Amino acid sequence: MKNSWKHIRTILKYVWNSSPGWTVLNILLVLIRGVLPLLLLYLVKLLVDEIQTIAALPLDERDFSLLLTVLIAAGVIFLINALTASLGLLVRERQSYVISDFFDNLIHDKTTSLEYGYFEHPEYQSIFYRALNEASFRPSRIFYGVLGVIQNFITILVMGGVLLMVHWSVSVILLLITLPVSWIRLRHARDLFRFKKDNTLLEREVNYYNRLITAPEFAKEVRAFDLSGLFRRRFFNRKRKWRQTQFSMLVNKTRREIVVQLLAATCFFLVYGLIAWKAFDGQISIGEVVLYFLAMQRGYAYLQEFLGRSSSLYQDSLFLDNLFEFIDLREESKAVESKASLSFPSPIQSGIEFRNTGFHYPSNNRWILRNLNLKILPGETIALVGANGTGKSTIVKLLCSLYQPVEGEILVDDIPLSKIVDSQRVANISVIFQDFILYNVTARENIWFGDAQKPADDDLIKQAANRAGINNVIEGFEKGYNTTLGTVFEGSEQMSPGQWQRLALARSFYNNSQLIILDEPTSSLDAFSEAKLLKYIRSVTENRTALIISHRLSTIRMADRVIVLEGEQVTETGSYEELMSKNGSFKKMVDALSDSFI
Ligand SMILES: Nc1ncnc2c1ncn2[C@@H]1O[C@H](COP(=O)(O)OP(=O)(O)OP(=O)(O)O)[C@@H](O)[C@H]1O
Repeated sequence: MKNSWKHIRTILKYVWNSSPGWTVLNILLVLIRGVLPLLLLYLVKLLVDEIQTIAALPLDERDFSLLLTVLIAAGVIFLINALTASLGLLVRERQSYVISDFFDNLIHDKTTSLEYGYFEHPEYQSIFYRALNEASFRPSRIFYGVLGVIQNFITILVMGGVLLMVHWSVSVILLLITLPVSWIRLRHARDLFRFKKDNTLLEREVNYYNRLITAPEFAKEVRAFDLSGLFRRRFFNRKRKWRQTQFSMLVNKTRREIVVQLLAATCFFLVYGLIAWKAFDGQISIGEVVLYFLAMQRGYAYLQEFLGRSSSLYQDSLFLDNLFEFIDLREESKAVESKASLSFPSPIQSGIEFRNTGFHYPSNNRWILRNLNLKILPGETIALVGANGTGKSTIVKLLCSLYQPVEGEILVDDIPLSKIVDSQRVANISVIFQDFILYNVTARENIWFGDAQKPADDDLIKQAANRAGINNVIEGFEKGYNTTLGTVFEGSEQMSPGQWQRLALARSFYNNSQLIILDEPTSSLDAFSEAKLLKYIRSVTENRTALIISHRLSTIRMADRVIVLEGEQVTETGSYEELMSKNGSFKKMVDALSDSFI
């Protein structure tokens, strides 16, 4: 509850600070719309009383001027009601943009500043999932929920005043019969929140199978293996389980509400009886009977609406907890970055070194690297080899500071990598990951993203594309470098995996970084393209330090030095020829496997 208020206050404060004018207008509309129902009821009472008075007079003595005034006033109020409703919608839409922008920014800020490790952790993926699910609509709903509750509250207050005139107990009864309903709804809101929080994994599974069935990136394989039936069954089984619990919660809530509504109907019956008795007794006019009846009926309806809105507001604020849970995630990188104040050595003098480095992923304590010692000299081209799962890509992640070593250090010219400011590190280390991104933007932008901090340089873009052997493909498209690539947008050109890989390489060549890291850069290339590309890679890495991870012998042969990774450590290092003459594990790997892959 305490958190709920905190979240509601945060939103209201932001809305007020960002658009005070629109907020004042919104509040004004709420106040007007809050009292309008009472004015309308009062006019109905006047109307009935006046018609009754006129009807009792002889025809020639009848004066319709008051009746006309009341009718005009009713028309004006009706008009104000309609106009304020339309204007309210407009103002709401305008303010919802402000709220949505605020939370989009908050989420984008957080997502981009979080440690990369969070993205590979299932528990945090559930937090992301919950937060992103709520962010799109809850904050705006909270703001309008608050306004709605205020509007209802004003109406109820004035209606309550009218009902006090019948008897003081009427307002109290009305309030008492609505309290159990509100308790039932608040309880349901809390239970639903708990259920959803405890079952995020199940909900994510439902969505995962839905994506496997519907998302384009899975369509090929799902058809090839005919998996759609299996995935649909899994989707529906989980969805059914999910729905059953939610539905049984709803059934319980409805059962309780029915009991309470029966109680409310009995009270209504008694109050209507009291009003009728007062009319027969001559204590109130027919107009007042109409007024009280309507006030009773509308008052109860507004009270229900008020409680419904209050419980929705409570529910929204509970769910907003998910968003704030995400926003409050600790930002390790910020802490590291705040200590990072050094520049990247330029040019690198003594090299990049892993010194007694140890690392395991945060999700478990299984060491991937332990007491790792390796040094990459400036200008060297290193081939990092090892069996699957020995930690080669993990070394790349550490070099990109996506993770920090658990033990030991990574040094650039004896400066710890963690002490080098982010922007300097990014400018000096360019990397193409094994699972690089296929950006569905133009070919030009695809390459420019390699150094997007500077304006795009078309000559350099073309040069990088040439070196990666993709220039001819791009120029073959009708719109050349302005061709949108991929399959997402209309008018795009799709390329083969090997062509995408060369484009990704062009991206890494575009950046004039000192260290270039290529994680399996030729895995999708045919032998002919690979041979050609290796020449280009050689020329690109000539004056740079390069770390290339590969299972292909042709790529490994090109390196100045080969480093073999095995059992958490470096076991062999030397030129290709040196290692082959050593008869160690590298030679065994080469001999045991085919003539082109290790
Ligand atoms: N996010 C992660 N969380 C936990 N363990 C991970 C994570 N990523 C990788 N691993 C584990 O770390 C080990 C090393 O993985 P890595 O991807 O570095 O291997 P690799 O040598 O690059 O393999 P390959 O040759 O197949 O690309 C593997 O056993 C893998 O299971």
